[in-house]
Amino acid sequence: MVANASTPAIASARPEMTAALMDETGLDDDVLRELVHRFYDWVRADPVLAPIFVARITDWAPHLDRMVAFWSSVTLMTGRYHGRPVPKHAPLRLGSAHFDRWLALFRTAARYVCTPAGAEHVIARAERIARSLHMACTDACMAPGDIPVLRSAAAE
Ligand code: HEM
Repeated sequence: MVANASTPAIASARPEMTAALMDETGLDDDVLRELVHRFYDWVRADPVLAPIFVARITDWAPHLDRMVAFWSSVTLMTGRYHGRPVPKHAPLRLGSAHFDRWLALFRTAARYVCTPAGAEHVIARAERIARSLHMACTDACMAPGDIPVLRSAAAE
C-alpha cells in the first residue's frame, strides 16, 4: 500500500491526521523504531541513566515496543499507547540531572535519526512531557512536612 494523505501506512485511530503528520515530519513506524532503539542503546551505556534502568528493566524487547507505541501516539496521534507514565516514574526519585541527561541524549538521537522537521516535532514533545513528568515526580517525592504552610495576613 502506498501512503498518501488519507491512507497512512501504520495503524491509527485518526488515519487522516496521522497521514498529514507523517507527511509534514517524515516520521513513521520505521523511523520511530530506529529512534527508540538508538536512544536506549545510549541510555544503557550512560553512567547517570543506566543504573536506574538496569534496576527496573530486565526484558528490553517489550519496553522498546511500548516506547515505539508511545512515540507513535505522541508524534503521529495514532492512539497506540495506553499506559500511564507518571506512576511508573514517581517512585524513581528522578531529579534535574536525570531529566537534563535524558533530554540531551534524546535530542542527539532525534537529530541523528529523523529529518530536521521530524526532529523538531519529536524534541518539542519530549521537552514538554519531560517538564510535566519532572513536576509530577517532584510533587510525588515531597514529604507532607516539606509543603510550605501559607498563612493569610488575616490569620496572623
Ligand atoms: C529522567 C529520566 C528518565 C528515566 C531515568 C526514566 C526511566 C524509566 C524507567 C525505569 C521506566 C520503566 C518503568 C517500569 O516499567 O517500571 C520508564 C518507562 C517509561 N518512560 Fe521513562 N524515564 C525518564 C524520562 C522519561 C521521559 C522524559 C519520558 C517521555 C518523554 C518517558 C517516558 C516513559 C514511558 C512512556 C514509559 C513507559 C511507561 C509504561 O510502562 O507505560 N520517560 N522510564
